[in-house]
Amino acid sequence: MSQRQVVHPESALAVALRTEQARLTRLYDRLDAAREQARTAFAATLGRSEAGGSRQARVEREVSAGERSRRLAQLTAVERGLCFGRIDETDGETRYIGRIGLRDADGEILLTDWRAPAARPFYTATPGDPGPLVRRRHLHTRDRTVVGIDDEVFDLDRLGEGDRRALVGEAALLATLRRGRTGRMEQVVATIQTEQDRVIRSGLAGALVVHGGPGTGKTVAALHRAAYLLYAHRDVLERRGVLVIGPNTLFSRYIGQVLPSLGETDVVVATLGELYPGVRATAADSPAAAVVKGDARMAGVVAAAVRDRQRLPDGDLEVTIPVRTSLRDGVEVVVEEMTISASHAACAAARDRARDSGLLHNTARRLFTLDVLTALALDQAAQLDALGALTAEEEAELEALLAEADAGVGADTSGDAGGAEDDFGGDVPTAEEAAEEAAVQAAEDLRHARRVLWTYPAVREAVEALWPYLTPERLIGEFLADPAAIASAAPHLSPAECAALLRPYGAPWTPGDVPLLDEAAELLGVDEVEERAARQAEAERRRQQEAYARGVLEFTGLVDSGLVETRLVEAGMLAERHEDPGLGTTTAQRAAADRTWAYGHVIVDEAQELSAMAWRTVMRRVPARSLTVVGDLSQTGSAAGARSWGEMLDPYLEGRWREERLTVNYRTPAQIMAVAADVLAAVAPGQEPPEPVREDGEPPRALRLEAVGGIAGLPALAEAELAAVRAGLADGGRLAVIVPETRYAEVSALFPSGAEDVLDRPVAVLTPAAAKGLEFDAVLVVEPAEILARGPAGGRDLYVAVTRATRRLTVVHGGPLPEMLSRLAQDR
Ligand SMILES: Nc1ncnc2c1ncn2[C@@H]1O[C@H](COP(=O)(O)OP(=O)(O)OP(=O)(O)O)[C@@H](O)[C@H]1O
Repeated sequence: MSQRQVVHPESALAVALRTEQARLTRLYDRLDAAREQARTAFAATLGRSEAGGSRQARVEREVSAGERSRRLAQLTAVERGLCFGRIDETDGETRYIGRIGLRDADGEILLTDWRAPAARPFYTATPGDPGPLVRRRHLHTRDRTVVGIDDEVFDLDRLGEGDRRALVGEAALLATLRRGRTGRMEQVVATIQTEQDRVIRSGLAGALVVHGGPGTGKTVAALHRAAYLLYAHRDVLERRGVLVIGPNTLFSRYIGQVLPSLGETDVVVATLGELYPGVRATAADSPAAAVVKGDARMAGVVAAAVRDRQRLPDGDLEVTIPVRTSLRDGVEVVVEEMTISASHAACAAARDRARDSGLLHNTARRLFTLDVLTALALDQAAQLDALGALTAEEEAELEALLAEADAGVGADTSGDAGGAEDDFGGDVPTAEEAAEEAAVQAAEDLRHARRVLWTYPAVREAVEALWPYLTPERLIGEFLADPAAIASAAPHLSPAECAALLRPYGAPWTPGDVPLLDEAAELLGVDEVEERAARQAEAERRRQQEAYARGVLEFTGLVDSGLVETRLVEAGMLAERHEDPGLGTTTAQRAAADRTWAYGHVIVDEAQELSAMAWRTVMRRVPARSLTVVGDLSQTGSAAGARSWGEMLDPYLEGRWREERLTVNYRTPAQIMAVAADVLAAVAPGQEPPEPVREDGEPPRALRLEAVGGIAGLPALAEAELAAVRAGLADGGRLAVIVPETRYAEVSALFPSGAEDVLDRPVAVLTPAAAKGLEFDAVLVVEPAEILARGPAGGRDLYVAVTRATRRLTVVHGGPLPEMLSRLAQDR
């Protein structure tokens, strides 16, 4: 393939560099001008941002401030590698390809966005099928300077027919791959390969499953696809947003830089543990708990847990309420009480009516409460009537007195609009009118009685105990802490499975809890009144905080500085947003805060890790079923994860999903991949490992633990490995020590841990699960036999561990080296 590279004579290269530098300078000038414009516009928005004003004005201000700050962020993020390519077409057209599109003052296109259809040949042209291209040029830049050029001239006559597995821009690709790792995903937009391009530009509608082995660029393709879809379908996706789900927070940070650098700032990146707003899953489940919580049967268990909270009293419901109170020394004391009751049958009827209403638990609760209060109020009235009942003579006397009074001044002073025209005219109401009036009065009395009853804590507690207002957090938190509740709601689970679910109330949430919370939220619904009260309390708290902050700033005199003023305006906007979530925050912000948000597209990376319950949660976020599912079944580490795509997806997609496969490994050099292939053959016979494109790197090796001084010797070994790998790199250079979960605490304690993010450290100690999706220049895999000991998932963990290195792989073992790693021993 080297004949495709054109070696420029010195002078020709110099000329080409000069030409491209002139173009690049022009592009950066244009970028600077665009930034300046955006900055001025943003400052102008802030200038007129006095907090307050009409809602309409606030919405407009928010929207334009949001748009302008986004534009500014986008223009800032594309600084590095703004332009990376050029194509020359057969019709004489020349285009420069870059992270965003730019035009000059006259509207002429200076730079074509990499996502535009016109840029596509840059990614798809191969020697066998160059399309409209005569030449593709990769521009290598450092800061704002062109430092190198790679040209491919598509001259079919010079290429043999066999040269089919063509890499796109091979020289540029290999140069990118050979760079040291920085802990952030490398910028690969310049060297996207044809099979990846197919994934990236696949249509928006429907579900696309992308599978491929480790290092095949699945994450790369998924992220570029997010950016591409937002570009190509902005109309739909700007409103509904795109959600990218990754396996862990490390991974989210790892990819966090990529989308802004591709010109996108409006994507929600979350782990499954973050999909439920307001909850952060910070703990991990045991494998046994993960399996049970991830089982699709848990949907039924959560439904049963909700029904179990709709209870009946053992016999009749009895509540003691005050009848008479008196003030003594300024304190109200109860001087007389009575016990009222609602019969068991009345409670059962109330429960049936509420359940049959089709309303969700928290809204059906109103019906139930009303019916039970009615029963209590009727009982109270009956008891009071009985207390005040008149003897026959007293009744006759009273009647006579009333008749006399009616004949005199007129009895009806109720002012009922539906009654006789002259209320004071002394007309005696007809029997029907009297009955109607009595009914109206009775209903009013009942309402009043219920209202009064509801003010008694004892009544509230009694009714609440039967049908409580439940947040998902309360339901699931209490459920998982209560063996009796688990046994009742999950009779079909084995005792061991029930035991795996159990944990203390208030224990931190796990990713496996999130689908349960989500399920519960679907069944519980929200009671607007309760929600509004909570929101108002929060808004009040913020107002007080802001007033306090303002007071402090004024007191210290800092408020005169423009910076502080800007901050205050922003603080004011933030407070307003909290009070009025409809204000113009970005789509991503609104979507991330709203559990019921329907995204326009969802991308799931490392999708093999999702349990059946997790898929239910994901599918709720994307009712249109427009999604990209990216993963590798041979890396499934979660015991609750996927064994086949059909098993997970068919319940929602009924087989209607299309597939793309990525086959080339860009990360792991061939020698390391040969070891990984042995592991794969042992743990997943019949599965094909991807084909490595890199031939460089050191032979992988195995070392005995004693030879390096035991576990305590790992830091020195890591230091030496890091030094070795850095010797061959211009910059960067990072190492991971991948240890079995059981060794994590022991090993990580040996390594200094500063305040910085684990990804910013030169050496990261990780479990295989945490290493998923990441890559390092050098990797130490510690005690592979212990990793394997986790059962079938252990084998896949080991496969993940040995495929993280881009240069050096060293396996350190105390016990015998597992058979599947025997190639390492031979290579030594
Ligand atoms: N077209 C490309 N040009 C340059 N580098 C690439 C390209 N495709 C992939 N890479 C690089 O290869 C490495 C692996 O890519 P990525 O992490 O996307 O793989 P993956 O399939 O998600 O792997 P895994 O399954 O192990 O998580 C990354 O360093 C990535 O930058």
